[in-house]
Amino acid sequence: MNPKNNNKVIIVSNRLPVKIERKEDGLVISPSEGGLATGLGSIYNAGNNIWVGWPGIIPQDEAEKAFITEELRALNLVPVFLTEEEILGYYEGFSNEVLWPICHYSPSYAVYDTDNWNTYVQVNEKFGQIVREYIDSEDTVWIHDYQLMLLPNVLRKQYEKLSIGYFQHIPFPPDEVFRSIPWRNELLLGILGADLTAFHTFNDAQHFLDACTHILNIPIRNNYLQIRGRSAYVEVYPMGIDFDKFNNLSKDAGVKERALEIKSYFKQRKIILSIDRLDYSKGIIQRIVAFEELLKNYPELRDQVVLYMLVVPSRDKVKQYKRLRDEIDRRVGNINSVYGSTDWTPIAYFYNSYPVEELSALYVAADVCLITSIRDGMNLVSKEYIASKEETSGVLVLSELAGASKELIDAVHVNPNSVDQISHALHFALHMSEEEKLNRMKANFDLVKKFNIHHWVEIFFARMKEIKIQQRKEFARKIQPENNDAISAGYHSAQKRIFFLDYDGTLIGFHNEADKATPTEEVYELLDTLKSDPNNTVVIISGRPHQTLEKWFGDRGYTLVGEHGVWKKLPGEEWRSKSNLSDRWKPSVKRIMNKIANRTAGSSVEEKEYSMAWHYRKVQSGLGRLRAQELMDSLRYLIPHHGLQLLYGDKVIEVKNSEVNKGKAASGLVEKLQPDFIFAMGDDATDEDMFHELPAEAVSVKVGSKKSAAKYYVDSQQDAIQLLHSIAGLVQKKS
Ligand SMILES: Nc1ncnc2c1ncn2[C@@H]1O[C@H](COP(=O)(O)OP(=O)(O)O[C@H]2O[C@H](CO)[C@@H](O)[C@H](O)[C@H]2O)[C@@H](O)[C@H]1O
Ligand SMILES: O=P(O)(O)OC[C@H](O)CO
Repeated sequence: MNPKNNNKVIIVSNRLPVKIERKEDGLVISPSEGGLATGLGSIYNAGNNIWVGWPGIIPQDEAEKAFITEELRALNLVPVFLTEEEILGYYEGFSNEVLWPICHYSPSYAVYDTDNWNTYVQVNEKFGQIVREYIDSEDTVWIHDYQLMLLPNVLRKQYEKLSIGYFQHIPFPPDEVFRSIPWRNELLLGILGADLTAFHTFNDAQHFLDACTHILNIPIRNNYLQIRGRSAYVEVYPMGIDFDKFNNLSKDAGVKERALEIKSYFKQRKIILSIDRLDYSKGIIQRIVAFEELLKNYPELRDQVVLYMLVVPSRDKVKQYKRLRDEIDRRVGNINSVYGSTDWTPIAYFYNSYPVEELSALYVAADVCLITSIRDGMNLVSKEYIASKEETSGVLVLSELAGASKELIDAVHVNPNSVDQISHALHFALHMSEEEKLNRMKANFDLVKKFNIHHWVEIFFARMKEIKIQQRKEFARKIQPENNDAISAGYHSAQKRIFFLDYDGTLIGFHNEADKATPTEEVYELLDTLKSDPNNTVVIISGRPHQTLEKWFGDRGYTLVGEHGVWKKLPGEEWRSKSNLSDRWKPSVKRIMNKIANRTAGSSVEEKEYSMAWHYRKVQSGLGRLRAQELMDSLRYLIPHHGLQLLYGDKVIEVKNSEVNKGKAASGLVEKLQPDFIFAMGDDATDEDMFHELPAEAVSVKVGSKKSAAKYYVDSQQDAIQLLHSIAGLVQKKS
């Protein structure tokens, strides 16, 4: 394993895909059977690829640590050792007492503790430190699950262009539930360090995007958003299982024999099977209650069915899990004592981890597989059951609140919060005709076969590659030091220069109150420096009313262009407006805008001489976008009749005469002054007219990496100011 080797894949997850157990004769390392481990096995075992994660054991001493590290190295695995304190705060505390309940829509189970949060931050950093020892900038890092939400950004801070993917195996809740976490901003920004973030279902992805826009206030565009000049994509990749493994096992002679043994042990009674980790999200209690309901409502089924309930031990140090275990014991005991007989135990309950061959035999033997999750990212058991039923019949009863229900639409769906529905569904499944069982199973079977774990891995990596190519194209437009040199050369060789500078979003950042976005001393100084060279013309070109520009810049000797070009003022002259513009359309547009403003708190209508704008910067996010859409739909029919243009800017909808725009205004000045160096910078849709119309040799710069006709871009408004500083530096050098 060569730590730094180009183009490798680094998988990172909380747990490594192996189990390490301390037995009497020493440590035993064996591969884990988990779906993820099998699916990614072909990747981390290849070439210099590696998998970084917690080995699940605390070494007794340095010698044991070294031994584990060496043993794992041979398997392409890199351990992140955690102390007892770290396990408590990061894993049991923050991951499983905050993120798990919140992401499973159970905020009442969340326990917020700042120390646990701090440990979560530290451990994510610790993972980052270890991953860094192996990273080369051409590598792809694929981070898995909620325990490592901060890691994408921990790595991004150091590696701007590294390919980073994040997959969340558990659900992502609606943004208002996620907002309950005091550190939600840090968590969202942590994930957004990834280039591709994926979830099992459309709802999860949508909730995550909503959280980014409603909590972080980052605008979203379909399935991606821009963060610090980088496009981050959010997509849906439902995870599959190792289909061949489960399908082949179900046809294995040993497994089939074991399945017959299980059947005969239960005296050919119908077997309802459930398999899950001990977890309140799996709806184990609901399932037990529903099974009792079945026995109550359909007494003829007593002695005819068995609920085979296998629960794998999990997180038993966390309070809720301990309680759940006791509750299961109590309820199972009750039912078995009330309904059971010497010959029949209604619920066969096992709290244990089984080898995959035994799971397979259970899938083959089971007449019904019952999944009652009250929330589940996907639920692999449901897919494993389907893959095991090619030769035997069975029915899958599946909670509609498990991600798998979005794909396995031919299962019998139930709402797990209704014990009636579950018990009726069980009755229905137990009496289903063979033909219906086959038809339902066949449709699900084909889907599980095609969308298997290998397919999942393939499409995820293919998408990562596409995104990198896309980002490279975007990065190529970002201003680099060598562009600065070219700008400097162009500047020095020119005799007459003109600078077109947009105001809001370019010279000044956005403010909730438009009037408060006043020019800073820094901006005045910059503009004055630029203007101090008599060969330079500084033009402030803005959508703002000319009165505002007059108030802020009237006496400073710049050229001013207001209302996108309706108004113009040359240094030392008076304001002049374009003649022959009609404003007859304004009353109708104003009426429509006022109507929307009246029912949208926080929005306002701005009337200028030849344009009208509806601002919604202070409207609750989501609602603002919805009303903007509604407003545009209402305005659309007026546009062609009056020769108007509809502009959708940053939290503003503006209507103006179409013959006026910044492009025409800028071209007019270029024609008049005949400069041999043109610089133009702006951030929104109205500046695009200017980028389009200026001559090809103009240096045009967009603020933000959105699609643009500008030659270059800078990431942010702060970077725009930095760029102006470097140009102002050229002036000082000259004088
Ligand atoms: N007693 C037992 N002995 C041995 N093996 C047992 C066992 N009980 C269960 N298993 C195995 O453990 C796995 C459990 O996977 P699940 O998807 O059902 O849930 P889990 O919550 O662990 O996974 C999280 O990740 C997966 C994958 O993304 C999501 O489907 C899920 O929603 C999310 O919570 C299955 O492969 C199953 O065979
Ligand atoms: O046992 P845990 O806590 O590592 O959880 C395993 C689950 O698959 C988490 O998604």
